[in-house]
Amino acid sequence: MKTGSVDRGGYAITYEMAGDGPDVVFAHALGLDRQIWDDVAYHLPDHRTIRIDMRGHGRSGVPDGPYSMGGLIADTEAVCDALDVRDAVFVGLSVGGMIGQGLAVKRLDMLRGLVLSNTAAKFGQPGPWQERAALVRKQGMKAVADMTLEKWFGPKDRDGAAATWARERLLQCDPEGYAGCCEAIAGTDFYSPTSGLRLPTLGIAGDRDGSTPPDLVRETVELIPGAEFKLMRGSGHLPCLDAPSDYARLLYGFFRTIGHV
Ligand SMILES: O=C(O)CC1=CCC(=O)O1
Repeated sequence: MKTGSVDRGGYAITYEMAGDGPDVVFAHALGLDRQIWDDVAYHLPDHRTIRIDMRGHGRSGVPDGPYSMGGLIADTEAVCDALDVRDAVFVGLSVGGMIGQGLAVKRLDMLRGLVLSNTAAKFGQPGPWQERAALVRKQGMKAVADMTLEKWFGPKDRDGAAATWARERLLQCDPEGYAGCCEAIAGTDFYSPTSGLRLPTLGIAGDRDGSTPPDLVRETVELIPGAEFKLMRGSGHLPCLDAPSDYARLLYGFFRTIGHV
């Protein structure tokens, strides 16, 4: 396993890389970090897994916001170029799935397949994202933790081990990094560019996900002709934490269908 970083002129983007074999690149959700993928990557020992900390998150640098989605995509592209990523499957969850859609539009040469997990082409209207950014800048991450956990896990599961871990990470997130990414989400509508994508795609949703409900994920992946859709029963917004081995099995099934093994 190797941890490294790529200088982006004023801040660095950190990644962790493990294994050997076809490339799989992972992008995480808002307020969390690359470690949401650790258990899934453990189940993929015959692939080179690259887990990236988004700008403002985890061990990556925290430039002042607002950020743009184009900037988050360029950070990811820079890491992939530095590691000579080729023919990869990109697995993006939530805002990580937006980054995946944008990267596929920009750098189809880099990708062999796309996994759009618990994500959307557009996350609602800009106003609530701008308000959320202002709230965390003023009051810190505590101001959004309960509301977020409730949507991610639902009332029944919000005290379980996965939710407890996610809460800790969320509270540790830098408010400026979180707010900057909220502003990037506010300005993003990928319906049109994603409709133009032509590459093997798998959509994954959780039937208990209150942030990106199954119908929203399905609507997004159906923009891409031939995309598959899988529903994980009993999972919320973060199935990679709720059920990592089932999640890795879905990925592996997709890899097999596209010869990425
Ligand atoms: O935090 C949320 O409400 C859900 C979400 C949207 C983008 C993301 O990464 O998480």
